[in-house]
Amino acid sequence: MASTSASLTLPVLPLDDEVVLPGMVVPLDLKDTEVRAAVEAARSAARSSVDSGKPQVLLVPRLDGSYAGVGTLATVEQVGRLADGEPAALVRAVRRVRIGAGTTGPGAALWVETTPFKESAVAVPLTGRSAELVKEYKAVATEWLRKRGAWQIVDRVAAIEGVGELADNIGYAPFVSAEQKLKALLEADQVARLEYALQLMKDHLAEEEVNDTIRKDVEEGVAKQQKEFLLRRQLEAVRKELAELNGESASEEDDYRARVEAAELPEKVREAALKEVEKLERSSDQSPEGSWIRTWLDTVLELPWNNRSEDAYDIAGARAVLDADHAGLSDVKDRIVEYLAVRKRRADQGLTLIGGRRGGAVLALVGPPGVGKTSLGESVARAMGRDFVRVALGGVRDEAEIRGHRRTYVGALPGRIVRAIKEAGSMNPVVLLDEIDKVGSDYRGDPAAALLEVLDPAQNHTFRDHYLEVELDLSDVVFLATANVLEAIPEPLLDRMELVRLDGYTEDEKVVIARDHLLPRQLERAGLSAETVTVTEAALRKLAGEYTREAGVRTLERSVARILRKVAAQSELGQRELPTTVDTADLRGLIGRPHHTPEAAQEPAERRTAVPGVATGLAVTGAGGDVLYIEASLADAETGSTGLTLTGQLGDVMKESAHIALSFLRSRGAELELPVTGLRERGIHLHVPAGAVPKDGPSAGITMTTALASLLSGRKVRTDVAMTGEVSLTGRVLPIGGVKQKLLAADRAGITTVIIPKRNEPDLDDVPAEVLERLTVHPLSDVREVLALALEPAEVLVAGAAA
Ligand SMILES: Nc1ncnc2c1ncn2[C@@H]1O[C@H](COP(=O)(O)OP(=O)(O)OP(=O)(O)O)[C@@H](O)[C@H]1O
Repeated sequence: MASTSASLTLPVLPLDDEVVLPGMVVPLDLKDTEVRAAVEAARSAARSSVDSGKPQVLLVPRLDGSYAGVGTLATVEQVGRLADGEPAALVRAVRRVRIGAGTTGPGAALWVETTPFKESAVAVPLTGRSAELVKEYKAVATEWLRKRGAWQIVDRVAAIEGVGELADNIGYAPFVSAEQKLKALLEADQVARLEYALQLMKDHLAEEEVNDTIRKDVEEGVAKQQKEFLLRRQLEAVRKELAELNGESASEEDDYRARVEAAELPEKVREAALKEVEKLERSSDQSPEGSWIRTWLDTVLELPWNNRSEDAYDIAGARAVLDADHAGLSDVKDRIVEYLAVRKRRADQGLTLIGGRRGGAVLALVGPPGVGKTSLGESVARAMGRDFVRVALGGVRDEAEIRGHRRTYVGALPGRIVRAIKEAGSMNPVVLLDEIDKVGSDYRGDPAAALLEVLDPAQNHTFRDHYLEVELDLSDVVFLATANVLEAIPEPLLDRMELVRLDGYTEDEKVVIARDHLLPRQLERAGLSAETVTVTEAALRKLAGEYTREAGVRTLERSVARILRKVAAQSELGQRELPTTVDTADLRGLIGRPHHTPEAAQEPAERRTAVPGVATGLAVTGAGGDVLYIEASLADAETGSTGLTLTGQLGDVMKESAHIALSFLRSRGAELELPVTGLRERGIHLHVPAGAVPKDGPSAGITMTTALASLLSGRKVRTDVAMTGEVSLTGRVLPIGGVKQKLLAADRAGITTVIIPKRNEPDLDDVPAEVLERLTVHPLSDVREVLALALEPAEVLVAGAAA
């Protein structure tokens, strides 16, 4: 009955959804009736058997209720109780058997006949493929067992030698399903079975690996988040503590979300700001991005989004303010008042835009330094009841200065316009664009183009600063501009401006300004008062006329300040008793000798035009009108040079004037009884002193002609005469600009006779009457008349001068 080769009759022990492969030792639950019946039947059969072998059962897998055709013959090793007292039997699966027909036997069990299961070979030789498989399976199985810490089992698996036995070992693997085990049970070819087992093992390991990495990733991610959270909390605590140590409440400052929510920002700006706050909260505290965002948020929060000054002025009141701040300048004030009146009317009618493209939305004050352009701007703000800011544009070459840097730049800042609004503290201040004629442009872009956008009423209600990136409404800002030189203002900007000229002051005007404005201000600064110190009008006049020579009053103001400082020092040192009076005679003792003596007041030998070949011209420079001397000389005949040499940094137009003057004298000199032969044979040198200052323009034409004629004729030019005018080849005197400034300059220099082009006669209306009273003005149209008037009579010819 116990033969291995012959057929056997065995009690069936059905295994529900379980497969036991040969070689496995498994415990079975004896409370299960089928199990108990089979075990008891086997035991009673064994007892009655002659060869006292162990009781044998047939383990038959029953998957989904149906029996497999192959089972395992198992020996019952032990029957007893488990640690928890449950009855159990330990069985050892021995080999595969094929199940045959049912039969009868002892006990309640079902008995079947079995036949041997044909394995491909009883022992597969370990060569080639099978040896490799064995090696690989053992390696893979070891790896898996090691990972689970099952070290004892590792050795056991290593000791298995047979191919089939090794394959059956897969039966222990918890990850192998009953179906897969059944497949292994049914496989007759041992090599194929081992291949199958290896495959199952490998698939599982691969799956585990993927699961591992996923788990690890998840675990790591969670750990990092937790760590960051904890660190942040700690950092916050440290910061708070530090702040408390320093006695500040820094945490509130840092709570940008709360600050943005509390600030009254326009909707769009609030959205943009909250977006940045979110970014900030996500970024780490030390990251550079975090600090950029904070700076940006600070800028946005500091802008006076909802702050506007009410325009509660009336025009008469505005005029009163302008009058109180500045003496004279009545036509300038008229223009400003007109501008304000128009602005007010339009605002009252709900029209926000002032002027059109050519209407001049911007008032530009043009004139030499120190005539009060900046302070007029301040007065306009005061008159309108608005805040005032000055934006210095001198030397600005970078477009980003106006419009800001993009935020990606290190150290990016908003542009000057945004900074000005911030500084002003309201959204509708008076912004003075100072020195708009000094903006340059180079590879960094064109600041003038950015200014255009700022000044253009059609565009400036949505001004976009590169840094700020949110729109700013500049349409209610009052822009004023100042410039020294009209010609230097970029053309497109000029197009949008309404020009107001300030040409400089006469001596009388300066005295009034000094008396009513400069003196009181400087007295206060020096800690003195009108009661203690009196400066006489005569002293002020001398200061204006002999100590300063300027179109404006800046140096005059400085001189007054110097005098008052000296007086204050003297009184402190006990050298002067207060109250005191400063008169003309005191000036020399206080601030030294005068720097400018009028030409007319100088000794004849000191005068510049004391020799033939020097003529007095009039010019307009960035500093106002000025007197300039043109000198001519003839080169020695022997040097052989016959050309015209020009020095004194003359511009192209001025050089052409010199050539025209020379050509005129060459062709017409004979008519004027000039010895023109000298002109042909000898080189001529024309120089305009103050050689370092660049000069240009055609208005020195008649002066050059006069200097040359004087040189040739040997007749000196009259000391009291100055002139201005362009000359043509035929000797006509053509009109020029800047008559008022030039006449004021001539007056300052002590000149009494001035020659101007006939066609400039209407300009005399602008010249203050008191100046015209002192000057004799000759409007002439022909250069021959000029020469007749300017050159001294021939009798005073200096011997040999014309040689
Ligand atoms: N008409 C005036 N009445 C009273 N004060 C005046 C007058 N003109 C100028 N001032 C004073 O002269 C000083 C210089 O004027 P301000 O600085 O405005 O000159 P500016 O024309 O702007 O010069 P710059 O072109 O150099 O900027 C100021 O203190 C100003 O108050």
